[in-house]
Amino acid sequence: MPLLVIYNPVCGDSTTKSFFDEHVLPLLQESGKVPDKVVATTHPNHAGEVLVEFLNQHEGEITVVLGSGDGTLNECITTLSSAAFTGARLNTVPKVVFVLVPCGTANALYSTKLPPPPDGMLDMTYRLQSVKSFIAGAKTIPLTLAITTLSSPPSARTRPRAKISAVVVSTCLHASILKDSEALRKEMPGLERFKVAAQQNSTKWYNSWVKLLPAAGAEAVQIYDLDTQTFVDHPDSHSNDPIVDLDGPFVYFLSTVNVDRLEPAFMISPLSSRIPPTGAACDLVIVRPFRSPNVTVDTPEAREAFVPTLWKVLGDAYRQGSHINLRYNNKGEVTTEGDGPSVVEYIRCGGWEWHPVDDDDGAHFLCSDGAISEIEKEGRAVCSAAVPNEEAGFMLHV
Ligand SMILES: Nc1ncnc2c1ncn2[C@@H]1O[C@H](COP(=O)(O)OP(=O)(O)OP(=O)(O)O)[C@@H](O)[C@H]1O
Repeated sequence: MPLLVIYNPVCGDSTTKSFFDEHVLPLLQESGKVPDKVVATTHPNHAGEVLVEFLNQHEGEITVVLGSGDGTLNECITTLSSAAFTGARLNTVPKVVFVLVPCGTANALYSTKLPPPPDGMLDMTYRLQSVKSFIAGAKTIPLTLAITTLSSPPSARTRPRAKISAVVVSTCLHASILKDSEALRKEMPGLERFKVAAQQNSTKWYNSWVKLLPAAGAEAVQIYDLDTQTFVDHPDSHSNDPIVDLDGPFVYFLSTVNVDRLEPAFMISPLSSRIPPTGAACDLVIVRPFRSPNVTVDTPEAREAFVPTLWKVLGDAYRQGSHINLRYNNKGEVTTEGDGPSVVEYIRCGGWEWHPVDDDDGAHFLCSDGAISEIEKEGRAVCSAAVPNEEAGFMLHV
């Protein structure tokens, strides 16, 4: 099978080239897996360009050893999803098997599918697991894609833009963090830049209307039930009218596919691996402050007072994803006892719609695997999950 090696020399702490020269490329050579081409990316989107060119030059399924973070993987998937192929591939959808070498800052997909050891040591052996699976001809898994369409207002009569993600689509705090953390990348190359950006955005609330749609083949939208610790039908989703409407304000609205975490220890959607979906589905993690018995108005004081609750949720996501079991007691305190309302709404659905309220500028940002887009005024974002068929699409060696 044709073998392409691509690595991004500037992702993570910029040590990818030396890791490939010292470990990955020698290991492939020793194992008789001789790459047809090795490319270090020189600019954003270069990985996707190289991949399309390689596919046009080779037939059949190809394998790509990719040294990067989630952003470069996303560029590959996004470029391939809209590429125009030539020759034998004209009008076909290729099948690409990825072998990941985690070199980025967060490596969400890698650390979900190949969880780090309990001691947290992300050493060479850990980083070479997907390569070793490839060499051994071991397991591959299909990747679910989230396709988000950003629509202009109906009056604009312009084509919607589509964004493809293999990890996360978000609005609210997470999108604000990703937007603002990019400006901090140079001065803080590690994960701390996300924490600084989180502090900067901690009192923001976001106004939007949301619709939740059931997964294909499911009768209803599913919601995590804290009492039984299982998914149950959402109380507002019925077989005759399965669509659930939610109103804001929202503080957190984040949807994942394939992953249960966004960093090795930040397990924001833990049920993705604890109760894996059977088909294409998004796991949605939502925090709406008005679920707290203490919050009845949206004022600067109420936003400030809600910050500790938000930090508790995000802090517990770092404790094996235990935020999903938090409840409010009747005083509005956050606890794991009793039978009060859940702090987090953890939803499993086929897709969702986000209709930001016009005058709320912050609600118009959308993050798709780290890339930020702006939803136009009177526009909306519609996301749905899809799994490609066996002959096409993206696989991952694990
Ligand atoms: N030679 C290059 N110079 C500048 N940017 C590049 C180059 N090659 C790739 N890029 C860009 O680097 C960006 C960051 O890469 P990537 O997302 O893979 O790593 P990361 O952000 O460190 O990790 P993660 O996404 O896991 O947090 C990508 O958006 C990609 O377009």
